[in-house]
Amino acid sequence: TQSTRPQRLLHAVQKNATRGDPRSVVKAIDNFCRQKEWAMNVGDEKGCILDSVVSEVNPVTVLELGTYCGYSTVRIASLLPPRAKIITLEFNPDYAKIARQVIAWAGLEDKIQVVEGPSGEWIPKMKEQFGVKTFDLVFLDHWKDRYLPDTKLLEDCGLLRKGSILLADNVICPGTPDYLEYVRNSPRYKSQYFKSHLEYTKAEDGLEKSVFLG
Ligand SMILES: O=C(NC/C=C/[C@H]1O[C@@H](n2cnc(C(F)(F)F)c2)[C@H](O)[C@@H]1O)c1cc([N+](=O)[O-])cc(O)c1O
Ligand SMILES: [Mg+2]
Repeated sequence: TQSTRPQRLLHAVQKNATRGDPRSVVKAIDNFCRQKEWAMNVGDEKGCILDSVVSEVNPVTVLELGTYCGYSTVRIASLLPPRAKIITLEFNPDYAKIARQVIAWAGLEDKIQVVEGPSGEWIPKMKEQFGVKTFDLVFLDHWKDRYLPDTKLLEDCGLLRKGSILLADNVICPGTPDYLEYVRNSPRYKSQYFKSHLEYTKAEDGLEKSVFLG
């Protein structure tokens, strides 16, 4: 039976990356997506912006919405301090299965918890299920029409504190207009756009970094 693109991406990691070396996993995926098949990872150009924000925030608790194959999960986790943890939500069980193997190849299982299911269900359970108080950093990279409702849900569930950082992928391409309008006009956020390019292409895209003001 025909393999899927995430399966071929995983095989490229297992073939070309060194076990336990997260940076080689990131490099193997970027090479696969440049040379073989495009895939919707944040990519190396926007990935450098992600790295700089993670390093600046130095988060202890991270939430990622949209694991896909685990590229940004590995990228973020490789920069976290020792006791820090990332919870990453993935709706599609097939993608979650691939992501767990990519994360294992990188040797980052201890820092990452992949949770399967819809954000609408899991966000309200974060405190009771995972002992989370608030998130220091949230990386939004899931369905673009869910960025705004899930941000409001995070606010309503008390999962953001003064200074929590939201970092959103694809605010230009494919675009998240309602989310962008909200974080740029709400008095509860201080927002900043980092101009870049859509992964592995010359099209414009960028990340929006928004600080929750409480
Ligand atoms: O559509 C894009 N991304 C959608 C990404 C969607 C991914 O997020 C998961 N998810 C859904 N809900 C949840 C949660 F968290 F709620 F549980 C997690 C989906 O199963 C999928 O793996 C995209 C598209 C392009 N592009 O160029 O078309 C470029 C990109 O960088 C993109 O991210
Ligand atoms: Mg994306």
